[in-house]
Formats: sequence, structure tokens, C-alpha cells
Amino acid sequence: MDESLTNTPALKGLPFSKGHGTGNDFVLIADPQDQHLISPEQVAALCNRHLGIGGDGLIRAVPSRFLPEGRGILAEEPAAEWFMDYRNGDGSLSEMCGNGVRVFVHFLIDQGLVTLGAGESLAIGTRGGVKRISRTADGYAVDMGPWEFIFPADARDKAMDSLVHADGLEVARPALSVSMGNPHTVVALAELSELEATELYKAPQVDPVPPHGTNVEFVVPAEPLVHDGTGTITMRVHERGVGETQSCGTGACAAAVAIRHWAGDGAPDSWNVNVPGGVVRVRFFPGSGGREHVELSGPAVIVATGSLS
Ligand SMILES: N[C@@H](CCC[C@H](N)C(=O)O)C(=O)O
Repeated sequence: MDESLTNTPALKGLPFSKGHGTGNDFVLIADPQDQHLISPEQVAALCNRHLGIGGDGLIRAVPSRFLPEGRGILAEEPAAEWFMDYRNGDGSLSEMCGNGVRVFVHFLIDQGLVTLGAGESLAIGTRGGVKRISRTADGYAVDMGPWEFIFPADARDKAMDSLVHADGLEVARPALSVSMGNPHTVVALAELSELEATELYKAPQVDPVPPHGTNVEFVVPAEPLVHDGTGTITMRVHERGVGETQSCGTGACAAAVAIRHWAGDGAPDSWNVNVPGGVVRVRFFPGSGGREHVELSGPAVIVATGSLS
């Protein structure tokens, strides 16, 4: 373990769990009294795969009442007692993490901090707003709220609003940028062989890049696209603040938004998104306030618990 971590009294002996959702992995820390302010450098050290515990991100579970963002959440939804304080592996903040919020709820249950019965839902505070989570047969479903295009309609023709280039692709490809609370740029490729050839060891070049940076999803629609009313997409992702990951829940939602837009009228509302770490499901449904919402579902696993030595 990096000594700069364990020399910090506030972190010495701190219990943690390690969990993942379809291979998108997180260090999880319960902080019911808001006593552990973990610096960006400490997050990066804990998430380091060689010198730390290793993870795509770190999630601190803290009561909403302790954080200014959390108090705003409580004014909107008093039941959102717990706040998901999410950091990317480099220590930067993100508004939302779709795989992370499922793993977060599983962690809260595992720690005995909440209960969630079949047919019930739990409100969680995030920097991307209140998310409601319920159990499914294989894990959890999250109402991710409404999606929106990042660039205004007049800057976007029907098919694209950016160009993206990555090593391994001969030319830059058209893309659409979608917000799921956090930013995504979705690039369609024609063949699985192109997806395999795409090099994601460094960040793809996006032009124009959304104002707060972006996560980049490379997607291949299945052939045929729709089977039994469900569309299928295969996706790889380069995450802002992390690098290539095995899965990205908000990215899967953005991928389904973009492919459904490209497919046009008659495209389905249900999607399976294959990622290197498994499969997540995305569903569009009429949400509150007359806006279309996105539901993300998939597994959540706790693999280990320990304490910082
Ligand atoms: N893997 C997450 C997204 C995590 C945040 C992202 N890297 C960002 O900076 O927005 C997911 O499952 O949604």
C-alpha cells in the first residue's frame, strides 16, 4: 500500500469493501458521520491497481444531510437519506455512475445501513439528482431520470454533432453527445472487427468536446438490430477520469439513446448492451413531469472487505 495513504491518521484502519457491476469496479467506504474527507490524491492512490486496492472509482457512502449537494437533494426528496459521493479513479468528481449506484445500494444493504425488499424502492442522492432503485431477479434497476442531447439542435444535424478519432480507426467517425447527468459521446462503428481494432489506451480525440469533457462509447449495433422487440448493442468505453473500463452504466444508457435516434421511427424501447464485463439492460419509459426516463438494470457484486493497514 502507498505509504502516503496509511500515514494519514483519518484513513488508517478504515474499513472498505471492493465491488463491481459488470466489471466496472469500485472501492466503497461507509462514512456515516462524514469523518473521512478523502483527497483526490488519496482516491487515486487507493484506486491504483499496483500500489493500492485498485478500482475504476471510489464511492463514499455519506448521509445526505452532511453535504451541501445532499441538503439540496433532501429538499427535493426527504427520503434520500444516503448520498453516493462518487470519484473517478484519478480523483475527479463525476455527477453520476450507473453501475456504481447499483453497487452502492448493494453495499448499503450488505453493511446493514438500509433494507430494500422486493417491490420496494430506495431513493439515493447523487450529484446527478435523486435516483430510485429497486431489486430485480439478477440485481437492481435504477430510474436514471431523463436523458438529453448535449449540443443544441441547431448545432446538430439529425445524425451527428461531433467527430471522434481513436488509434486503430482509419478516419474520424460521426458521433452524438448525450447527457445522462454526466457527459457521453457515442460513436457508431459498422463491424465488431472495427470495435476490436480500436485502441483505447489513451483518450479518443473528440471535436467539439462537450464543455465538461466526455466519456466516449464505441458501439456496434447487432445485425439484425432488433430481436423479439429488444435491440442489441455491443460497446467499449473510454471513461473520463479513468481510461478503458469493462463497463459503464450511464454509457450504456447514452449508447441506447444514440442508436435509437439513429434507427429512427419504430426503434424499440428495450435494449441489451453487451460490454466486456457482461450485459446491462436499458429501457425507456414515460417518466414524471412528462419527460422520457431511462432505466438501467444489471448485477451488483461485493467481492471483498478489508481495512486499510
Ligand atoms: N462507470 C460509470 C461512470 C463513471 C463516471 C464517468 N467516468 C464520468 O466521469 O462521467 C457508470 O457506470 O456510469
